Amino acid sequence: MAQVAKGLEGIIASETEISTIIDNQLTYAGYEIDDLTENALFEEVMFLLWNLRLPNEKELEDLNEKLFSYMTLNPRMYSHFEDYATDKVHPMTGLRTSLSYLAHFDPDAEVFDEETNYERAIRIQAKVSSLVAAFSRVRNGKEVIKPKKDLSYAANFLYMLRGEVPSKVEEEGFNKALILHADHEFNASTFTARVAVSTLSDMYSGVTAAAGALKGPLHGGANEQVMKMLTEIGTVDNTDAFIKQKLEEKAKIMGFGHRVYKNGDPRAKYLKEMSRRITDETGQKELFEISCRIAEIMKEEKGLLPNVDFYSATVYHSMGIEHDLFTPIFAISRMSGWTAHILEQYRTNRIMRPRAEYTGERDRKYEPIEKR
Ligand SMILES: CC(=O)SCCNC(=O)CCNC(=O)[C@H](O)C(C)(C)COP(=O)(O)OP(=O)(O)OC[C@H]1O[C@@H](n2cnc3c(N)ncnc32)[C@H](O)[C@@H]1OP(=O)(O)O
Ligand SMILES: O=C([O-])CC(=O)C(=O)O
Repeated sequence: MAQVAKGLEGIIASETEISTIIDNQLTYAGYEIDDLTENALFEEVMFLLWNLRLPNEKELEDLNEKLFSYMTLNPRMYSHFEDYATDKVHPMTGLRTSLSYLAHFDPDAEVFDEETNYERAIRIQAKVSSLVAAFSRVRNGKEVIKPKKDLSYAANFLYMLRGEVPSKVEEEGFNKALILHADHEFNASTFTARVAVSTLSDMYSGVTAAAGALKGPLHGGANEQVMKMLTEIGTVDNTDAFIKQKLEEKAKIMGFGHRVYKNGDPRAKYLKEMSRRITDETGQKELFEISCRIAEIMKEEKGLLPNVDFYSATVYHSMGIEHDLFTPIFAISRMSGWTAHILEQYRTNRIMRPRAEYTGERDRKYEPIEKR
């Protein structure tokens, strides 16, 4: 019997130059995430992931121009949002549909040369934030807000979502969150994107498949579940009993554990500090205290540490963002990684087609239906 790597653990499925984890530190094209989080704009990180180098001033200016010009959506998308609202679909379900629908409005949808694919990555990155913001506004009966020129990508999303230009502090915090979530080697959604386009299918197919994979609670969907858990717990005093009960039931505690990081997720420290600050500023200190108590219990009981999804939940909540938008926001950031990996897959492609160890029945013969 062949050795089966359940969940593909430890399997090196392909090569990549985009990101990796070295000594528990996440790096994008050789830059440590700490360096980028403290210094960069998310727009620079997008460029870095796509080009494997940082942009110069002119290149960044050009990228900003393009992002802004592509942010406006075809109004036919809006009627879609009304349907999502009527059908009460989860925003991740809506986003998955919309990412596929974006292809209808791409004049070069069936052109696949490198230059057009690169342009398409910018186009999709620009539109994904407008999609999430517009869907939220439509379902809340508010008018859709067009992007504002000269706002950063982070500020423009918050502006389109809430109708007010965010404060500098909020913009900086959100920019950091976008950088921290941008890429992560062969995580499940990125790998899904690469598998989809390894058939030489188009970029819209890749990102739609990736969004479907991100939605699951074992991956990007965990951030919304974290907030659900914190809301259910309600007070610090309830925390121990709640978590211990869940662990006795062998339930997974959302926001903890990781396939690769066994000594802690290097992104979590930034989100923890942001969570501490913002919950304090918005008078929601207890949410942070509950989070810290859960982290203590999980470390003591299971030796597990928070991952990127744990503290991001309280950060987004304290920014007044609806809980079911947390995973779509993750998708806005991860779009940069998905599209970078899709471009890399095209450059180095071989169709992804592993084998399976067959454990089913053998040597059966067809029986006529009346004999079964
Ligand atoms: C952006 C991201 O995708 S980050 C991850 C977001 N997902 C979550 O936060 C969901 C909760 N976490 C998990 O489900 C897992 O830790 C994953 C999916 C992240 C990683 O899964 P795997 O690498 O397959 O780890 P696996 O599930 O085998 O866990 C190993 C052991 O730790 C336990 N464990 C892992 N995570 C948790 C958790 N969050 N709560 C309780 N126990 C856990 C498992 O039950 C298992 O115990 P066992 O050996 O007694 O059966
Ligand atoms: O890498 C993973 O398995 C999950 C993760 O942390 C991410 O996608 O950011």
